[in-house]
Amino acid sequence: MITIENITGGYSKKPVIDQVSLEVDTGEFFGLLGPNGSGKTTLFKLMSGGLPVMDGTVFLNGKSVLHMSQLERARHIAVLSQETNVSFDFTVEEIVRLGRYAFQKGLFKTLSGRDKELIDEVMEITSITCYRHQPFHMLSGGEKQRVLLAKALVQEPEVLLLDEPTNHLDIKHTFDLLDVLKRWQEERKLTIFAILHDLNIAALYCDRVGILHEGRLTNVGSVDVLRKRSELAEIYGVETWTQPHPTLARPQLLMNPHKKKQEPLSLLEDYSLEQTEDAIRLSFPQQLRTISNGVAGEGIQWMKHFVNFHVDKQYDSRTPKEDAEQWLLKRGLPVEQSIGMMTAVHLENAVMKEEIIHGSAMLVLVTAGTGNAVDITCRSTETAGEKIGTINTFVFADAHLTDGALVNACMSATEAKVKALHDEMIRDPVSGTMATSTSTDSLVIGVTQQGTRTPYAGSGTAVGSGIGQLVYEATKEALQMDRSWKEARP
Ligand SMILES: Nc1ncnc2c1ncn2[C@@H]1O[C@H](COP(=O)(O)OP(=O)(O)OP(=O)(O)O)[C@@H](O)[C@H]1O
Repeated sequence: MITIENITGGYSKKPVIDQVSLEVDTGEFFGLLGPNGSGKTTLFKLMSGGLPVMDGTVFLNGKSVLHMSQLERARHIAVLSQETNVSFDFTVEEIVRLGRYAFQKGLFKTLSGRDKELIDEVMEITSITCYRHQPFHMLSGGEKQRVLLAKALVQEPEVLLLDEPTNHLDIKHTFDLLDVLKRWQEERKLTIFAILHDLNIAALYCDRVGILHEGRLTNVGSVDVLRKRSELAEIYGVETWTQPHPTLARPQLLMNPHKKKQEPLSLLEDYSLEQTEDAIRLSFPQQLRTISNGVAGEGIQWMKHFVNFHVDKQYDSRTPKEDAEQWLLKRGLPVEQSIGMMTAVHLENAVMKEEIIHGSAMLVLVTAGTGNAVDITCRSTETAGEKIGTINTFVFADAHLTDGALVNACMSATEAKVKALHDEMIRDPVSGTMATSTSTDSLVIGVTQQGTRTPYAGSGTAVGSGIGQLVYEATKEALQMDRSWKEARP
Protein backbone atom coordinates (compact mmCIF):
# COMPACT_ATOMS: atom_id res chain seq x y z
CA MET A 1 0.00 0.00 0.00
CA ILE A 2 1.24 3.52 -0.79
CA THR A 3 0.35 6.17 1.73
CA ILE A 4 0.84 9.81 0.86
CA GLU A 5 0.68 11.87 4.02
CA ASN A 6 0.16 15.63 3.88
CA ILE A 7 2.67 16.07 1.12
CA THR A 8 3.52 19.68 0.27
CA GLY A 9 6.08 20.97 -2.21
CA GLY A 10 6.92 22.80 -5.42
CA TYR A 11 9.63 24.87 -7.03
CA SER A 12 9.74 27.94 -4.83
CA LYS A 13 8.59 29.02 -1.38
CA LYS A 14 5.00 28.97 -2.54
CA PRO A 15 4.09 25.27 -2.82
CA VAL A 16 2.41 23.89 -5.94
CA ILE A 17 1.13 20.86 -4.04
CA ASP A 18 -0.63 21.68 -0.84
CA GLN A 19 -1.13 19.06 1.89
CA VAL A 20 -2.16 16.16 -0.35
CA SER A 21 -3.01 12.88 1.38
CA LEU A 22 -4.04 9.63 -0.27
CA GLU A 23 -3.89 5.87 0.23
CA VAL A 24 -3.54 3.55 -2.75
CA ASP A 25 -4.16 -0.11 -1.92
CA THR A 26 -1.86 -2.92 -2.97
CA GLY A 27 -2.98 -4.11 -6.41
CA GLU A 28 -5.06 -1.00 -7.08
CA PHE A 29 -5.02 1.10 -10.28
CA PHE A 30 -5.33 4.74 -9.23
CA GLY A 31 -5.74 7.47 -11.86
CA LEU A 32 -4.61 11.01 -11.07
CA LEU A 33 -6.58 13.45 -13.20
CA GLY A 34 -6.66 17.23 -13.43
CA PRO A 35 -6.32 20.12 -15.85
CA ASN A 36 -3.01 21.45 -17.19
CA GLY A 37 -0.92 23.11 -14.53
CA SER A 38 -2.93 21.66 -11.62
CA GLY A 39 0.24 20.04 -10.21
CA LYS A 40 0.03 16.39 -11.31
CA THR A 41 3.65 16.10 -12.48
CA THR A 42 4.82 18.03 -9.43
CA LEU A 43 3.02 15.58 -7.12
CA PHE A 44 4.47 12.72 -9.17
CA LYS A 45 7.99 14.13 -8.75
CA LEU A 46 7.47 14.61 -5.00
CA MET A 47 6.33 10.98 -4.69
CA SER A 48 9.12 9.53 -6.78
CA GLY A 49 11.96 11.53 -5.23
CA GLY A 50 12.44 13.78 -8.26
CA LEU A 51 11.72 16.87 -6.17
CA PRO A 52 12.40 17.43 -2.45
CA VAL A 53 9.27 17.69 -0.30
CA MET A 54 8.63 20.74 1.92
CA ASP A 55 6.43 18.75 4.22
CA GLY A 56 4.82 15.33 4.55
CA THR A 57 6.02 11.95 3.40
CA VAL A 58 5.24 8.88 1.27
CA PHE A 59 5.18 5.37 2.72
CA LEU A 60 5.33 2.04 0.93
CA ASN A 61 3.92 -0.63 3.22
CA GLY A 62 4.72 1.58 6.21
CA LYS A 63 8.33 2.37 5.17
CA SER A 64 9.24 5.92 4.13
CA VAL A 65 10.00 5.97 0.40
CA LEU A 66 11.72 9.32 0.62
CA HIS A 67 14.39 7.89 2.92
CA MET A 68 15.17 4.86 0.72
CA SER A 69 18.39 4.77 -1.33
CA GLN A 70 17.92 4.98 -5.11
CA LEU A 71 18.80 1.31 -5.47
CA GLU A 72 16.40 0.21 -2.75
CA ARG A 73 13.63 2.36 -4.23
CA ALA A 74 14.22 0.81 -7.68
CA ARG A 75 13.69 -2.65 -6.18
CA HIS A 76 10.14 -1.69 -5.19
CA ILE A 77 9.03 1.21 -7.37
CA ALA A 78 9.34 1.74 -11.12
CA VAL A 79 8.82 5.19 -12.59
CA LEU A 80 7.80 6.04 -16.14
CA SER A 81 8.07 9.79 -16.39
CA GLN A 82 7.41 12.10 -19.33
CA GLU A 83 11.08 12.62 -20.00
CA THR A 84 12.17 10.19 -22.71
CA ASN A 85 15.68 11.63 -23.02
CA VAL A 86 18.27 8.90 -22.80
CA SER A 87 21.76 10.32 -22.62
CA PHE A 88 23.70 7.53 -24.38
CA ASP A 89 22.96 6.03 -27.71
CA PHE A 90 21.72 2.74 -26.32
CA THR A 91 19.87 0.12 -28.32
CA VAL A 92 16.33 -0.78 -27.31
CA GLU A 93 17.46 -3.98 -25.64
CA GLU A 94 20.18 -2.18 -23.68
CA ILE A 95 17.64 0.28 -22.34
CA VAL A 96 15.27 -2.49 -21.25
CA ARG A 97 18.18 -4.34 -19.59
CA LEU A 98 18.83 -1.26 -17.42
CA GLY A 99 15.57 -2.09 -15.66
CA ARG A 100 17.24 -5.17 -14.09
CA TYR A 101 20.23 -3.17 -12.78
CA ALA A 102 18.98 -2.92 -9.20
CA PHE A 103 18.74 -6.73 -9.00
CA GLN A 104 22.07 -7.68 -10.59
CA LYS A 105 24.64 -9.25 -8.31
CA GLY A 106 28.43 -9.47 -8.31
CA LEU A 107 31.11 -7.04 -9.29
CA PHE A 108 30.35 -7.15 -13.02
CA LYS A 109 26.58 -7.04 -12.65
CA THR A 110 25.75 -9.74 -15.18
CA LEU A 111 22.25 -10.75 -16.18
CA SER A 112 21.00 -14.13 -14.93
CA GLY A 113 19.13 -16.57 -17.18
CA ARG A 114 15.88 -15.56 -15.50
CA ASP A 115 16.65 -11.85 -16.12
CA LYS A 116 17.09 -12.63 -19.82
CA GLU A 117 13.83 -14.60 -19.97
CA LEU A 118 11.98 -11.78 -18.26
CA ILE A 119 13.45 -9.18 -20.64
CA ASP A 120 12.35 -11.28 -23.64
CA GLU A 121 8.86 -11.77 -22.19
CA VAL A 122 8.34 -8.08 -21.44
CA MET A 123 9.71 -6.98 -24.83
CA GLU A 124 7.25 -9.36 -26.44
CA ILE A 125 4.18 -8.12 -24.52
CA THR A 126 5.06 -4.47 -25.13
CA SER A 127 5.56 -5.31 -28.87
CA ILE A 128 9.12 -4.00 -29.10
CA THR A 129 11.02 -7.24 -29.87
CA CYS A 130 11.30 -6.18 -33.52
CA TYR A 131 13.21 -3.01 -32.50
CA ARG A 132 15.55 -4.95 -30.20
CA HIS A 133 18.82 -3.93 -31.90
CA GLN A 134 17.75 -0.47 -33.07
CA PRO A 135 19.18 2.68 -31.49
CA PHE A 136 16.60 4.16 -29.09
CA HIS A 137 16.91 7.65 -30.58
CA MET A 138 15.69 6.35 -33.96
CA LEU A 139 12.29 5.31 -32.61
CA SER A 140 9.04 7.29 -32.77
CA GLY A 141 7.59 8.89 -29.63
CA GLY A 142 5.11 6.05 -29.16
CA GLU A 143 7.74 3.35 -29.69
CA LYS A 144 10.05 5.05 -27.15
CA GLN A 145 7.16 5.12 -24.68
CA ARG A 146 6.71 1.35 -25.02
CA VAL A 147 10.45 0.73 -24.57
CA LEU A 148 10.49 2.78 -21.37
CA LEU A 149 7.44 0.93 -20.11
CA ALA A 150 9.24 -2.37 -20.82
CA LYS A 151 12.24 -1.06 -18.81
CA ALA A 152 9.87 -0.25 -15.92
CA LEU A 153 8.13 -3.64 -16.08
CA VAL A 154 11.36 -5.69 -16.04
CA GLN A 155 12.01 -4.12 -12.66
CA GLU A 156 9.07 -6.32 -11.52
CA PRO A 157 8.03 -3.48 -9.27
CA GLU A 158 5.46 -3.58 -6.48
CA VAL A 159 4.45 -0.07 -7.50
CA LEU A 160 4.43 1.54 -10.92
CA LEU A 161 4.29 5.34 -11.15
CA LEU A 162 3.29 6.53 -14.63
CA ASP A 163 3.14 10.11 -15.90
CA GLU A 164 0.80 10.15 -18.93
CA PRO A 165 1.88 6.71 -20.17
CA THR A 166 -0.26 6.87 -23.31
CA ASN A 167 0.33 10.44 -24.46
CA HIS A 168 2.26 9.43 -27.61
CA LEU A 169 0.27 6.32 -28.42
CA ASP A 170 -2.36 5.65 -31.06
CA ILE A 171 -5.64 4.01 -30.03
CA LYS A 172 -4.46 0.43 -30.56
CA HIS A 173 -1.21 0.90 -28.65
CA THR A 174 -3.01 2.84 -25.90
CA PHE A 175 -5.35 -0.10 -25.31
CA ASP A 176 -2.57 -2.68 -25.74
CA LEU A 177 -0.39 -0.90 -23.16
CA LEU A 178 -3.19 -0.45 -20.65
CA ASP A 179 -4.30 -4.06 -21.14
CA VAL A 180 -0.75 -5.19 -20.32
CA LEU A 181 -0.77 -3.02 -17.19
CA LYS A 182 -4.19 -4.31 -16.17
CA ARG A 183 -3.01 -7.89 -16.59
CA TRP A 184 0.08 -7.27 -14.46
CA GLN A 185 -2.09 -5.49 -11.91
CA GLU A 186 -4.42 -8.47 -11.65
CA GLU A 187 -1.90 -11.30 -11.96
CA ARG A 188 0.98 -9.79 -9.95
CA LYS A 189 -0.89 -7.48 -7.58
CA LEU A 190 0.95 -4.55 -9.15
CA THR A 191 -0.07 -1.20 -7.65
CA ILE A 192 -0.43 1.46 -10.34
CA PHE A 193 -0.50 5.21 -9.85
CA ALA A 194 -0.96 6.90 -13.23
CA ILE A 195 -1.42 10.47 -14.37
CA LEU A 196 -4.02 10.35 -17.13
CA HIS A 197 -5.48 13.12 -19.26
CA ASP A 198 -8.11 11.13 -21.10
CA LEU A 199 -11.07 10.86 -18.74
CA ASN A 200 -12.69 8.10 -20.81
CA ILE A 201 -9.55 5.96 -20.68
CA ALA A 202 -9.38 6.59 -16.92
CA ALA A 203 -13.03 5.55 -16.58
CA LEU A 204 -12.29 2.26 -18.40
CA TYR A 205 -9.13 1.22 -16.57
CA CYS A 206 -8.93 2.81 -13.10
CA ASP A 207 -10.30 1.31 -9.91
CA ARG A 208 -10.35 4.78 -8.35
CA VAL A 209 -9.53 8.27 -9.51
CA GLY A 210 -8.86 11.65 -7.94
CA ILE A 211 -8.85 15.08 -9.56
CA LEU A 212 -6.07 17.51 -8.72
CA HIS A 213 -7.30 21.08 -8.78
CA GLU A 214 -4.99 23.99 -7.99
CA GLY A 215 -2.64 21.74 -6.01
CA ARG A 216 -5.36 20.06 -3.92
CA LEU A 217 -6.72 16.57 -4.39
CA THR A 218 -10.50 16.50 -4.88
CA ASN A 219 -13.19 14.02 -5.90
CA VAL A 220 -11.32 10.88 -4.84
CA GLY A 221 -13.50 7.84 -5.43
CA SER A 222 -14.74 5.28 -7.93
CA VAL A 223 -14.81 6.28 -11.60
CA ASP A 224 -18.41 7.35 -11.03
CA VAL A 225 -17.02 10.70 -9.80
CA LEU A 226 -16.74 11.42 -13.55
CA ARG A 227 -20.53 11.62 -13.64
CA LYS A 228 -20.39 14.85 -11.60
CA ARG A 229 -21.05 17.24 -14.45
CA SER A 230 -21.05 20.44 -12.42
CA GLU A 231 -17.74 19.59 -10.68
CA LEU A 232 -16.09 18.76 -14.01
CA ALA A 233 -17.44 21.98 -15.52
CA GLU A 234 -15.95 23.95 -12.62
CA ILE A 235 -12.56 22.21 -12.67
CA TYR A 236 -12.05 21.80 -16.43
CA GLY A 237 -14.35 24.56 -17.71
CA VAL A 238 -15.97 22.13 -20.15
CA GLU A 239 -19.56 20.96 -20.39
CA THR A 240 -19.77 17.16 -20.28
CA TRP A 241 -22.44 14.48 -20.61
CA THR A 242 -22.14 10.98 -19.22
CA GLN A 243 -23.15 7.93 -21.21
CA PRO A 244 -22.95 4.32 -20.06
CA HIS A 245 -20.46 2.14 -21.89
CA PRO A 246 -22.50 -0.39 -23.93
CA THR A 247 -20.88 -3.49 -22.42
CA LEU A 248 -19.04 -2.36 -19.25
CA ALA A 249 -20.50 -0.80 -16.11
CA ARG A 250 -18.32 2.29 -16.59
CA PRO A 251 -19.24 5.85 -17.52
CA GLN A 252 -18.01 7.49 -20.70
CA LEU A 253 -18.00 11.23 -21.22
CA LEU A 254 -19.16 13.26 -24.16
CA MET A 255 -18.02 16.87 -24.51
CA ASN A 256 -20.05 19.74 -25.83
CA PRO A 257 -18.16 21.96 -28.29
CA HIS A 258 -19.04 25.63 -28.31
CA LYS A 259 -20.46 25.33 -31.78
CA LYS A 260 -22.48 27.64 -33.95
CA LYS A 261 -26.23 27.39 -33.46
CA GLN A 262 -28.07 25.29 -36.08
CA GLU A 263 -30.88 26.71 -38.20
CA PRO A 264 -34.14 26.03 -36.34
CA LEU A 265 -36.13 23.13 -37.79
CA SER A 266 -39.81 23.59 -38.51
CA LEU A 267 -41.03 20.03 -37.97
CA LEU A 268 -44.25 20.30 -39.98
CA GLU A 269 -42.85 22.35 -42.87
CA ASP A 270 -39.34 21.02 -43.40
CA TYR A 271 -39.95 17.30 -43.98
CA SER A 272 -40.22 15.51 -47.31
CA LEU A 273 -42.44 12.51 -47.92
CA GLU A 274 -42.23 9.88 -50.65
CA GLN A 275 -44.74 7.07 -50.89
CA THR A 276 -44.68 4.12 -53.29
CA GLU A 277 -46.06 0.59 -53.08
CA ASP A 278 -42.71 -0.56 -51.70
CA ALA A 279 -41.93 2.06 -49.09
CA ILE A 280 -42.93 5.23 -47.30
CA ARG A 281 -40.01 7.53 -46.63
CA LEU A 282 -40.05 10.59 -44.40
CA SER A 283 -36.89 12.71 -44.35
CA PHE A 284 -35.86 15.83 -42.43
CA PRO A 285 -33.11 18.27 -43.39
CA GLN A 286 -31.47 17.76 -39.98
CA GLN A 287 -31.01 14.72 -37.80
CA LEU A 288 -33.54 14.13 -35.03
CA ARG A 289 -32.69 12.53 -31.70
CA THR A 290 -34.34 9.11 -31.87
CA ILE A 291 -35.16 6.09 -29.79
CA SER A 292 -36.32 3.07 -31.72
CA ASN A 293 -36.55 -0.70 -32.01
CA GLY A 294 -36.64 -0.50 -35.83
CA VAL A 295 -34.83 -3.36 -37.60
CA ALA A 296 -32.33 -0.81 -38.90
CA GLY A 297 -31.20 2.13 -36.75
CA GLU A 298 -32.27 0.77 -33.37
CA GLY A 299 -31.29 2.28 -30.03
CA ILE A 300 -30.75 5.94 -29.20
CA GLN A 301 -29.36 7.74 -32.23
CA TRP A 302 -29.48 10.86 -34.39
CA MET A 303 -31.39 10.07 -37.61
CA LYS A 304 -32.61 11.92 -40.70
CA HIS A 305 -34.51 9.33 -42.79
CA PHE A 306 -37.38 7.14 -41.63
CA VAL A 307 -38.56 4.35 -43.91
CA ASN A 308 -41.38 1.81 -43.63
CA PHE A 309 -40.73 -0.98 -46.16
CA HIS A 310 -43.47 -3.19 -47.52
CA VAL A 311 -42.56 -6.89 -47.50
CA ASP A 312 -44.36 -9.81 -48.99
CA LYS A 313 -46.42 -12.14 -46.74
CA GLN A 314 -43.90 -14.86 -47.54
CA TYR A 315 -40.90 -12.68 -46.64
CA ASP A 316 -38.13 -14.84 -45.19
CA SER A 317 -37.24 -12.86 -42.09
CA ARG A 318 -33.98 -14.50 -41.10
CA THR A 319 -31.80 -11.43 -41.77
CA PRO A 320 -34.15 -8.43 -41.37
CA LYS A 321 -31.45 -5.92 -40.34
CA GLU A 322 -29.20 -6.75 -43.29
CA ASP A 323 -32.19 -6.69 -45.69
CA ALA A 324 -33.42 -3.32 -44.40
CA GLU A 325 -29.89 -1.88 -44.67
CA GLN A 326 -29.59 -3.13 -48.27
CA TRP A 327 -32.93 -1.56 -49.18
CA LEU A 328 -31.86 1.75 -47.60
CA LEU A 329 -28.60 1.69 -49.58
CA LYS A 330 -30.46 0.88 -52.81
CA ARG A 331 -32.48 4.07 -52.28
CA GLY A 332 -29.29 6.03 -51.71
CA LEU A 333 -30.02 6.54 -48.00
CA PRO A 334 -27.08 6.40 -45.55
CA VAL A 335 -27.57 3.49 -43.14
CA GLU A 336 -25.98 5.50 -40.28
CA GLN A 337 -28.69 8.16 -40.58
CA SER A 338 -31.75 6.02 -41.31
CA ILE A 339 -34.33 4.01 -39.44
CA GLY A 340 -35.92 1.15 -41.34
CA MET A 341 -39.01 -0.85 -40.37
CA MET A 342 -40.88 -3.56 -42.24
CA THR A 343 -44.51 -4.38 -42.63
CA ALA A 344 -46.61 -6.72 -44.75
CA VAL A 345 -49.47 -4.22 -44.44
CA HIS A 346 -50.30 -2.50 -47.73
CA LEU A 347 -48.90 0.97 -47.56
CA GLU A 348 -51.94 2.72 -48.98
CA ASN A 349 -53.48 1.94 -45.58
CA ALA A 350 -50.89 4.07 -43.78
CA VAL A 351 -52.27 6.94 -41.71
CA MET A 352 -50.39 10.16 -41.18
CA LYS A 353 -51.48 12.89 -38.78
CA GLU A 354 -49.88 16.22 -38.01
CA GLU A 355 -50.96 18.85 -35.56
CA ILE A 356 -49.73 21.44 -33.10
CA ILE A 357 -50.89 20.15 -29.73
CA HIS A 358 -50.35 22.18 -26.52
CA GLY A 359 -47.86 24.32 -28.47
CA SER A 360 -45.75 21.36 -29.75
CA ALA A 361 -45.71 20.37 -33.41
CA MET A 362 -46.36 16.62 -33.77
CA LEU A 363 -46.30 14.25 -36.72
CA VAL A 364 -47.36 10.60 -36.50
CA LEU A 365 -47.34 7.86 -39.14
CA VAL A 366 -48.87 4.44 -38.46
CA THR A 367 -49.32 1.24 -40.44
CA ALA A 368 -51.40 -1.37 -38.65
CA GLY A 369 -52.07 -5.03 -39.31
CA THR A 370 -53.47 -7.36 -36.66
CA GLY A 371 -52.86 -10.91 -37.94
CA ASN A 372 -50.30 -11.38 -35.17
CA ALA A 373 -52.29 -9.62 -32.47
CA VAL A 374 -51.21 -10.71 -29.01
CA ASP A 375 -52.45 -10.26 -25.45
CA ILE A 376 -49.14 -9.87 -23.62
CA THR A 377 -50.75 -10.87 -20.31
CA CYS A 378 -51.48 -14.40 -21.60
CA ARG A 379 -48.73 -16.83 -20.76
CA SER A 380 -48.70 -18.69 -24.06
CA THR A 381 -45.95 -17.68 -26.49
CA GLU A 382 -47.87 -19.37 -29.30
CA THR A 383 -48.93 -16.93 -32.03
CA ALA A 384 -51.47 -17.26 -34.78
CA GLY A 385 -48.57 -17.89 -37.13
CA GLU A 386 -49.77 -15.36 -39.68
CA LYS A 387 -47.02 -12.92 -40.60
CA ILE A 388 -49.01 -10.08 -42.04
CA GLY A 389 -49.88 -8.23 -38.86
CA THR A 390 -47.63 -5.65 -37.33
CA ILE A 391 -48.07 -2.10 -36.09
CA ASN A 392 -45.30 0.30 -37.04
CA THR A 393 -45.48 3.70 -35.37
CA PHE A 394 -43.38 6.76 -36.28
CA VAL A 395 -43.71 9.69 -33.87
CA PHE A 396 -42.01 13.05 -34.44
CA ALA A 397 -42.26 15.94 -32.01
CA ASP A 398 -40.78 19.41 -31.77
CA ALA A 399 -39.44 18.89 -28.26
CA HIS A 400 -36.18 18.71 -26.33
CA LEU A 401 -36.20 15.47 -24.33
CA THR A 402 -33.73 13.81 -21.97
CA ASP A 403 -33.10 10.08 -22.50
CA GLY A 404 -35.51 9.39 -19.63
CA ALA A 405 -38.16 11.51 -21.37
CA LEU A 406 -37.61 9.51 -24.58
CA VAL A 407 -38.54 6.40 -22.58
CA ASN A 408 -41.59 8.30 -21.27
CA ALA A 409 -42.51 9.13 -24.86
CA CYS A 410 -42.30 5.42 -25.82
CA MET A 411 -44.64 4.65 -22.92
CA SER A 412 -47.07 7.39 -23.99
CA ALA A 413 -47.14 6.08 -27.57
CA THR A 414 -47.58 2.48 -26.38
CA GLU A 415 -50.38 3.33 -23.95
CA ALA A 416 -52.21 5.12 -26.78
CA LYS A 417 -51.73 2.16 -29.15
CA VAL A 418 -53.11 -0.28 -26.55
CA LYS A 419 -56.17 1.95 -26.07
CA ALA A 420 -56.74 2.04 -29.84
CA LEU A 421 -56.49 -1.78 -30.04
CA HIS A 422 -58.94 -2.04 -27.16
CA ASP A 423 -61.42 0.41 -28.64
CA GLU A 424 -61.26 -1.39 -31.99
CA MET A 425 -61.95 -4.69 -30.17
CA ILE A 426 -58.83 -6.36 -31.55
CA ARG A 427 -58.41 -9.78 -29.97
CA ASP A 428 -55.53 -12.22 -29.60
CA PRO A 429 -56.64 -15.02 -31.96
CA VAL A 430 -55.05 -17.69 -29.71
CA SER A 431 -56.41 -16.66 -26.30
CA GLY A 432 -59.50 -14.83 -27.52
CA THR A 433 -58.73 -12.02 -25.04
CA MET A 434 -58.19 -8.34 -25.88
CA ALA A 435 -54.89 -7.76 -27.70
CA THR A 436 -52.28 -5.32 -26.38
CA SER A 437 -50.00 -5.32 -29.45
CA THR A 438 -48.88 -7.50 -32.30
CA SER A 439 -45.87 -9.73 -31.83
CA THR A 440 -43.56 -7.60 -33.98
CA ASP A 441 -44.50 -3.96 -33.38
CA SER A 442 -41.91 -1.27 -34.04
CA LEU A 443 -41.74 2.27 -32.77
CA VAL A 444 -39.58 5.31 -33.29
CA ILE A 445 -39.75 8.55 -31.37
CA GLY A 446 -37.85 11.36 -33.11
CA VAL A 447 -37.48 14.78 -31.51
CA THR A 448 -35.92 18.02 -32.72
CA GLN A 449 -34.12 18.75 -29.40
CA GLN A 450 -35.19 22.38 -29.75
CA GLY A 451 -36.62 24.54 -26.96
CA THR A 452 -36.49 23.92 -23.24
CA ARG A 453 -35.10 20.55 -22.22
CA THR A 454 -37.64 18.46 -20.35
CA PRO A 455 -37.08 15.28 -18.34
CA TYR A 456 -40.71 14.10 -18.74
CA ALA A 457 -42.90 13.12 -21.67
CA GLY A 458 -45.47 10.95 -19.91
CA SER A 459 -49.24 11.29 -19.87
CA GLY A 460 -49.10 14.20 -17.41
CA THR A 461 -47.08 16.42 -19.78
CA ALA A 462 -47.99 18.45 -22.85
CA VAL A 463 -45.62 16.44 -25.09
CA GLY A 464 -46.75 13.07 -23.68
CA SER A 465 -50.43 13.82 -23.96
CA GLY A 466 -49.94 15.22 -27.49
CA ILE A 467 -48.15 12.02 -28.52
CA GLY A 468 -50.90 9.96 -26.88
CA GLN A 469 -53.70 11.77 -28.70
CA LEU A 470 -52.16 11.61 -32.17
CA VAL A 471 -50.93 8.01 -31.85
CA TYR A 472 -54.37 6.96 -30.63
CA GLU A 473 -56.17 8.65 -33.52
CA ALA A 474 -53.71 7.42 -36.16
CA THR A 475 -53.64 3.82 -34.85
CA LYS A 476 -57.43 3.63 -34.55
CA GLU A 477 -57.84 4.88 -38.11
CA ALA A 478 -55.13 2.54 -39.42
CA LEU A 479 -56.81 -0.44 -37.69
CA GLN A 480 -60.16 0.53 -39.26
CA MET A 481 -58.55 0.83 -42.70
CA ASP A 482 -56.89 -2.56 -42.30
CA ARG A 483 -60.24 -4.09 -41.32
CA SER A 484 -62.05 -2.51 -44.29
CA TRP A 485 -59.25 -3.59 -46.63
CA LYS A 486 -59.51 -7.21 -45.41
CA GLU A 487 -63.32 -7.16 -45.59
CA ALA A 488 -63.12 -5.93 -49.18
CA ARG A 489 -60.75 -8.85 -50.02
CA PRO A 490 -62.08 -11.85 -48.10
N1 LIG B 1 10.51 23.32 -13.14
C1 LIG B 1 9.58 24.18 -12.76
N2 LIG B 1 9.91 25.35 -12.18
C2 LIG B 1 8.98 26.22 -11.76
N3 LIG B 1 7.64 26.02 -11.88
C3 LIG B 1 7.25 24.87 -12.44
C4 LIG B 1 8.19 23.90 -12.91
N4 LIG B 1 7.49 22.85 -13.40
C5 LIG B 1 6.17 23.17 -13.29
N5 LIG B 1 6.03 24.37 -12.70
C6 LIG B 1 4.77 25.03 -12.37
O1 LIG B 1 4.05 24.22 -11.44
C7 LIG B 1 2.66 24.22 -11.74
C8 LIG B 1 2.19 22.78 -11.88
O2 LIG B 1 2.88 22.20 -12.96
P1 LIG B 1 2.77 20.64 -13.25
O3 LIG B 1 3.72 20.32 -14.34
O4 LIG B 1 2.89 19.89 -11.98
O5 LIG B 1 1.25 20.54 -13.76
P2 LIG B 1 0.50 19.33 -14.45
O6 LIG B 1 -0.79 19.17 -13.74
O7 LIG B 1 1.37 18.14 -14.51
O8 LIG B 1 0.24 19.94 -15.89
P3 LIG B 1 0.12 19.25 -17.33
O9 LIG B 1 -1.21 18.60 -17.35
O10 LIG B 1 0.15 20.43 -18.24
O11 LIG B 1 1.25 18.30 -17.54
C9 LIG B 1 2.49 25.02 -13.01
O12 LIG B 1 2.01 26.29 -12.65
C10 LIG B 1 3.88 25.11 -13.60
O13 LIG B 1 4.09 26.34 -14.26
